[in-house]
Parts: sequence; structure tokens; C-alpha cells
Amino acid sequence: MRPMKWENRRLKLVNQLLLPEQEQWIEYSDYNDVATAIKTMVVRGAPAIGATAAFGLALAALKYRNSAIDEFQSNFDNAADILAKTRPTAVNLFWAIERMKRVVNENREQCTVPELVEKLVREAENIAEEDIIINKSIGKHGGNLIPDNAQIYTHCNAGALATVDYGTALGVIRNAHEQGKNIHVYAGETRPFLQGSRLTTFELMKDNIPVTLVTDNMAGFLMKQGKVDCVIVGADRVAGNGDVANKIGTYSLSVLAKEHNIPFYVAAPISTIDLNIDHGDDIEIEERGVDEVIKIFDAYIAPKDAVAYHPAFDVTPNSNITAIITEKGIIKNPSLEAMKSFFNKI
Ligand SMILES: CSC[C@@H](O)[C@@H](O)C(=O)COP(=O)(O)O
Repeated sequence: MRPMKWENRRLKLVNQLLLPEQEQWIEYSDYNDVATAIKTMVVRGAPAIGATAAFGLALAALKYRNSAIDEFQSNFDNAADILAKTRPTAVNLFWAIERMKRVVNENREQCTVPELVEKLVREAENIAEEDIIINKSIGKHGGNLIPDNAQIYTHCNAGALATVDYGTALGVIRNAHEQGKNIHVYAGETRPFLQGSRLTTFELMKDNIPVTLVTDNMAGFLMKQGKVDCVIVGADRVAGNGDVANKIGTYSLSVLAKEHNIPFYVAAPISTIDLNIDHGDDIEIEERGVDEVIKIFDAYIAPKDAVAYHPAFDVTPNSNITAIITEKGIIKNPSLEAMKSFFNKI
């Protein structure tokens, strides 16, 4: 299931806050509303918010298509700033915004504003279409790492809903399933926002991929019981040394996997790798409102005035990662050197 549609020059997003109970599509014509959708997590997942921001900028370009070039650029840059301030951790957001800005900077001298607008719309469409191809390629590379009869543990939702389609971690799982391998997935519910229970189980069940939902604190016991053959997660940002920022709880899973000698895989597109950052400790970790911890949607699960803390992501050190699976190949035992040699080869 795709989380977004670009139809008649409008963006439609499925409201991921309501899934799986309700499939509500919201239409966007204003980039400010798109920024709010990213912030409130109507749309979420690193590649999905990148593509969404690109469409947000396409909407901004359409809005200002009758302006003179300088005014157009200033309004466009302002829209880019608004979209960039929505969520800080997933680098795909900034990567997509930069790609859109480059279209303006490289073409503003030789194009009219309407021509520029068309190029921007096309670039956003390209970002979205390429994402699907990239995910299928990640799936192909990663699918071969999954043995037949594997029991796979995944965290959060790195599926079709977190991308434009197919998914990264779930793309690997989908590929293994398409190869005819007999696999079974444990989906961790992913407190506090429940992307695992609401979205991952929903996606896998729709595809008839056997899945069992577990709460996050069950992972260690499952591993001890020998019920997990590998862990696969997505990523919001990979540092130049292969440290990985991903949904809060990923780090704990990696420690558990190491303790039990279970391979720990990260599936992510190259656009998630941030070579401007050498070390995971330098990745900005988003802190979200404590209401998301104190409540589950509208229901309080703690005293209303309880003190709570909500880092939305954590960082897994490269030493806990068996391999990073990208669309261009696999980086085994990631380190600064392994990452450098991979980028020299591709
Ligand atoms: C292919 S999505 C990879 C990551 O973005 C995913 O694992 C994740 O952490 C999503 O976090 P979210 O807060 O739901 O946007």
C-alpha cells in the first residue's frame, strides 16, 4: 500500500495516524499543511517524508508560478525552510529538499518561471518513482541474506508506508517471501507510537506474510528461546562510520542480537547515508512531545502530570551491525574504512 499519491497536481496522503482502523486520504494543495502532516506524522518514515517534502515544494512552486524569478526563489526557499524544520533526524528529508533546490539553482538563468515549475514537479515525481526502484533493489540484495525458514524480527515500520512503496527492511522481507522462502516475522509493537503494531503487522498481513506481533520487551526472551534468526530494521540516518540512527528501541535490539549471536541487518537507501557526519553521536535526535508517552492516542496510560521523556530515535553503533543493505550492494561489518571503500567502488 502506497502512503502517497500525486494526482491532478495535488498531494494525497493516507493518514497513518488512523491506520489500520480507518483508511482516510487527505488532499494537500498547500506546502504549510504538508509540513504539518510531516510533523504530526500523518506521513512518517525517512524515505516517505523525503518524497512528501519534495511534493510539498512542487506545491509551493505551483503556488508561485506567476511570480518574477527573484520573488519565486525567495518564496520557494522559504517553503524549503518550513519543510526542513519539521523533523530533524531523517536525512532523506534534507536530501530531497536539496535536490529540489538544486533544480532551481541550476535552471533559474535559462528557464522561465513556468518552465522551472514544470521541472520541479517532474523532479518530485522522479524522487518518488526512483524510491520504489531503489527499494526493490535493496530487497534483491537483502533477500539473498535471508535463509529459508528464517524467523525475522523487525522494529517500527520500514515498509511500503514508510517509503513510496515496497519498503526497505520490509522490502528485504518481501523479496525473501517472493523468492518462495518460508519466512515468519516478529513485529515489535514499537512504543510509544506503535508503528510496528499498527502499520507493520497491517502491511505484512495484507501481503500474506506470516507475522506475529510482540511487545518490545519480549524481544530478549524470543532470542533466548532461539526464535529469532536475524533482525532487520530501517534507518533514519547512517553516519559516515556506519553508526545508524533509527526508531527508539533499535539500539537495545542490537545489543540483544549481539548477545545472542544473531545477525543484525540495516536496510537503507544511499540517500539515508550522511557522509557529512562521521559519527552517530553527532546525529540530531528528535525529541517528541511527552503526550505520546503518557497517552496512547486519546487514552491516558499514566497520571496526566507524570514526568516523561521521549527521544524518538537512538543510535546503534557500527560494531553491533552485521551489514547495511543498500540498493548498490551490501556493506559488511560497517566502519569508516568499510564505508569509504564501498563509496569508492560504487
Ligand atoms: C524505511 S523507514 C526507516 C525509518 O524511518 C524507520 O525505521 C523509522 O524509524 C520511522 O520513524 P518514524 O518516527 O515513524 O518516522
